[in-house]
Amino acid sequence: MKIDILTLFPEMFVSPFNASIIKRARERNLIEINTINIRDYSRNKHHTVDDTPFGGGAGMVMMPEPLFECFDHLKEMHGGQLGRVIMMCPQGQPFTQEYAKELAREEHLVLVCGHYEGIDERVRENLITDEISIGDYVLTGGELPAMVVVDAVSRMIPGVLGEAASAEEDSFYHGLLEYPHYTKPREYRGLAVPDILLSGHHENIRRWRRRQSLLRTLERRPELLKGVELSKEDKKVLRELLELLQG
Ligand SMILES: NC(=O)c1ccc(NC2CCCC2)nc1
Repeated sequence: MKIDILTLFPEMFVSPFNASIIKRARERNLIEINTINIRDYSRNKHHTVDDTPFGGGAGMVMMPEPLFECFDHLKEMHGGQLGRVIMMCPQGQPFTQEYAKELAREEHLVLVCGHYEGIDERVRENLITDEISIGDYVLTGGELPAMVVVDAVSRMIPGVLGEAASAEEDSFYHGLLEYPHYTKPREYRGLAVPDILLSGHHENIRRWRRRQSLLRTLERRPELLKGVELSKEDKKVLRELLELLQG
């Protein structure tokens, strides 16, 4: 997959994409990430990219010209046709694991990072195919949300995570919250690891983990349960847990 990120602050993306899973995926050519400085496409002599809002009001708005010019150049480089062009903004569709899985099936993504008070509406109306929000809060720019989207989407690309299982087990991959994790030592400051995990009995461990996921989801995010495919065993466990919780 190729990801082009349009931003006024390309330097923000250097370290997040040069570490851990994303770094390894780039080295293995599973993903290619390019940052493009929107300012390079400003045609006026001062290279301005923002101006005061028509109709008054505080702050500055990003001008349409640099983004349209940049978009034309990207289209040229991709044989005249671009795929998904995603703008990060609080008004966008909530970003979810399902959305990440869908985007991971694309060959090419363009992420547009706004700054200041926002981007001229003519950009949204004419260049953007998807608007995505990573949560109901306002950030200084679209850069941090873009990093979140790149991370979550990259993990869904075959081969990036190595053992396919870890993508499978990602909590939101099955719609449930993840079970608790433990590692060495078996006891630390008097705090022990649940015996079941030391038993080597894989079926019992699977059951325990599923029960823990169901319990956590029931306690913390019960609304997620309606989107999950529940087995007969799951429903039995949930009935028991409900009795326990309702006491
Ligand atoms: N919740 C979010 O995903 C989000 C995205 C962008 C943003 N700020 C940007 C939007 C245009 C100018 C600043 N704030 C929040």
